[in-house]
Amino acid sequence: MTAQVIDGKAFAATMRGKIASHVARLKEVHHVTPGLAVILVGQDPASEVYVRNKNKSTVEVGMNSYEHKLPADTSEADLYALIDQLNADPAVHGILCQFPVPDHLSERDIVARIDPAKDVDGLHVLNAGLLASGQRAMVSCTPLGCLMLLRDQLGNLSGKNAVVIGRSNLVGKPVAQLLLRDSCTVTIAHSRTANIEEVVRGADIVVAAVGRAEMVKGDWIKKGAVVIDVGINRIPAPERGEGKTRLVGDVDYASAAEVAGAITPVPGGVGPMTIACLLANTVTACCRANGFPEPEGLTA
Ligand SMILES: NC(=O)C1=CN([C@@H]2O[C@H](COP(=O)(O)OP(=O)(O)OC[C@H]3O[C@@H](n4cnc5c(N)ncnc54)[C@H](OP(=O)(O)O)[C@@H]3O)[C@@H](O)[C@H]2O)C=CC1
Ligand SMILES: Nc1nc(=O)c2c([nH]1)NC[C@@H]1CN(c3ccc(C(=O)N[C@@H](CCC(=O)O)C(=O)O)cc3)C=[N+]21
Repeated sequence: MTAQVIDGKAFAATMRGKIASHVARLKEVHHVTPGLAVILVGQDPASEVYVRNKNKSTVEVGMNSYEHKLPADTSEADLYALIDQLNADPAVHGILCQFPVPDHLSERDIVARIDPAKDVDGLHVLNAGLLASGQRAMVSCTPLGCLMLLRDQLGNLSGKNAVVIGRSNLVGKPVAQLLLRDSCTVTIAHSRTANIEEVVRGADIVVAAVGRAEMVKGDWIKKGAVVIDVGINRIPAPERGEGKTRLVGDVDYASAAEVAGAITPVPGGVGPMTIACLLANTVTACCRANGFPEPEGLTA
């Protein structure tokens, strides 16, 4: 069996098209342009690539993009002053601070400083709590993207056995919450999980968000399962020339694709969905801030 490839890149492109028409309507009818502010502290090369992609996509769908690049030695006070200013700015509907940040700054405190209504990353405790208690929240972009791909693939998720590998606040936990809300039977595996391969073998749905290149092997996967690979790992690729690298996921794609029913590739799977969902969350935040009806099909 060779798995169907879940084309996140194409799905995300369709989504960006829908977002662009929502944005055009907001401009035409209400004279409001959704705005996204992205903060980058320091010069992590990977983060710079993501931030550049985010800005490009934001502008392409007709929204305003505000990029704030701060030096690595930015003080907590200066960063908070910027966040306070963005919180108060009516032209800014979404705020994202790219992680990781330098060690002298606290991710938890940064997130707490962002107005929950503008927290398009869904990381504020208020949004995490709303999601966990089944209420309307801002949902983290990557988990939202995973859910959309799964619903598109399977239709109804009710009663499926789902195993989420990873328990971060950014990915693992909110993915598990969303799957639970769709009535999956959810298991969260992590670095202390005993017999993880056995646990994963019971899954109709596997979501891997570990950060370990190609850890999940084909013989961990139940025949026909749907595999969502969140991992983004850069590994050496000497076959492409000296010093070259390539991106791989947390799943060993070649062996998993032989048993899975469907699988997301890396790149071209979850990554582009994350960016599309970030734009979607910004439109949603803009509509909520202004009391406009919620855009359809952009939230889960
Ligand atoms: N495609 C996209 O858009 C995005 C991709 N990513 C990628 O997804 C991956 C995960 O990101 P993130 O959640 O932020 O990472 P974190 O490092 O915050 O979390 C990783 C999780 O994996 C678990 N883990 C680590 N080693 C093992 C192991 N050997 N067996 C089982 N579980 C293990 C950890 O367990 P424990 O808690 O016990 O330590 C932890 O819960 C990364 O590759 C990241 O680059 C992230 C965000 C967006
Ligand atoms: N506050 C915060 N929120 C995040 O959501 C967040 C973050 N910090 N820090 C880093 C991770 C990682 N992340 C990705 C986004 C897009 C791609 C993406 O577009 N990937 C493309 C390929 C990109 C490439 O070629 O490098 C793909 O998979 O096809 C990947 C990873 C968001 N993250």
